[in-house]
Amino acid sequence: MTFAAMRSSIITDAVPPLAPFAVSLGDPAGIGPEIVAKSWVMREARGLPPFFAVGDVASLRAVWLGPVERIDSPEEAAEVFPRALPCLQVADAGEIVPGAPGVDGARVAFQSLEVAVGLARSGSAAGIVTAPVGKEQLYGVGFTHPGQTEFIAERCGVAPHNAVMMLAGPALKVVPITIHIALADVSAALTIDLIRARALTTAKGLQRNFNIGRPRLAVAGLNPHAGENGALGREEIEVIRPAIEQLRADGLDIVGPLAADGMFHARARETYDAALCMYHDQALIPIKTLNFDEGVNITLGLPIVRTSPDHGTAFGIAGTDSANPGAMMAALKMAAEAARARILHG
Ligand SMILES: NC(=O)C1=CN([C@@H]2O[C@H](COP(=O)(O)OP(=O)(O)OC[C@H]3O[C@@H](n4cnc5c(N)ncnc54)[C@H](O)[C@@H]3O)[C@@H](O)[C@H]2O)C=CC1
Ligand SMILES: NCC(=O)COP(=O)(O)O
Repeated sequence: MTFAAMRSSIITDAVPPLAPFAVSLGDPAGIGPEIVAKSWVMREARGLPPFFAVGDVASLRAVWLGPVERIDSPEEAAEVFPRALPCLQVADAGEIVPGAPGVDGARVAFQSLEVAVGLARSGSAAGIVTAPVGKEQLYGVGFTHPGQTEFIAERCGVAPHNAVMMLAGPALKVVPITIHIALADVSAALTIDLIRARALTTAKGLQRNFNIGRPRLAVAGLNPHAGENGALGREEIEVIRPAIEQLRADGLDIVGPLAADGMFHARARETYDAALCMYHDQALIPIKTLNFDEGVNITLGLPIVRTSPDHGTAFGIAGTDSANPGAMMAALKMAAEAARARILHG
């Protein structure tokens, strides 16, 4: 048994059974329903925690012939889970055509997210695992947040800068400091306060959810070669370095700004627990390259546990039975580990 497996089994044995997790099905025309159903099939083989789907039961039946049972309340989920995939019906998404997203489906995705968050907040679910939504589709039905991360944070009463998106896989953990904004807006959005808030939440989140006692953080620069002492950009000098110096004075184990192109190779990754990156793709390209089928999006800084697979709706393959459930299963496992770690360590 590896050390990680031993630690996980010690934690599992030491805490009472968790309530089932609420899994919002995301866009019904995406691969969410398929990967949730495939995860249920693998529940025993992969040691997944109990869970129930939240969405339109028809979206599961559109892509899967296995057993699904509609439930009326989360309390029914634990009893149903061993024999069928429980699904809390939220609304009717109309005609579901995998790969062809529409307005009704986006509305159900929105409502499913809202319901699932409410269940986690009330303690009726051990946490929330979100299947992918189509951002464009959600924006079209009045979703005003950049992503699910900010929506969930608001519902939990957490300010957006204190809710941290971390993408975590076996080889790497990354945090984008700025998230869903245009690349042209990144420089203006980077402030000392934002970097500090993200780094402090990241350090606390690594302790709370991953049992890492003294997390080591590495911070990327924004510009090529981390700005080359101002010759290739001044963000490192004016914003990133001062933020790091303040964080070090706060007691964090933190290095940077590092040249981003050289900080993700195997030897470099051994020197830190999480990499803080300045923009979305700087963080997500390395993690998705290394761990696409087991990468998890976990939101740090929330009073509830929230995870998600690292990928999107994959509309292009929806309904073809070719979606890999690996990242969804990893998200379920990580949610359970985080919930147990929180019970043990507060
Ligand atoms: N957490 C979320 O809700 C996320 C939602 N999205 C949304 O997803 C939509 C599509 O985004 P894309 O950039 O195309 O990313 P994507 O992750 O949906 O697809 C990228 C590529 O990976 C493949 N792929 C993704 N997941 C897979 C799986 N489980 N098994 C096999 N192949 C898989 C797709 O077929 C495609 O070739 C967008 O509307 C975006 O807003 C994107 C990322 C995360
Ligand atoms: N690219 C990551 C992503 O889109 C996830 O966003 P969120 O909806 O989980 O906030």
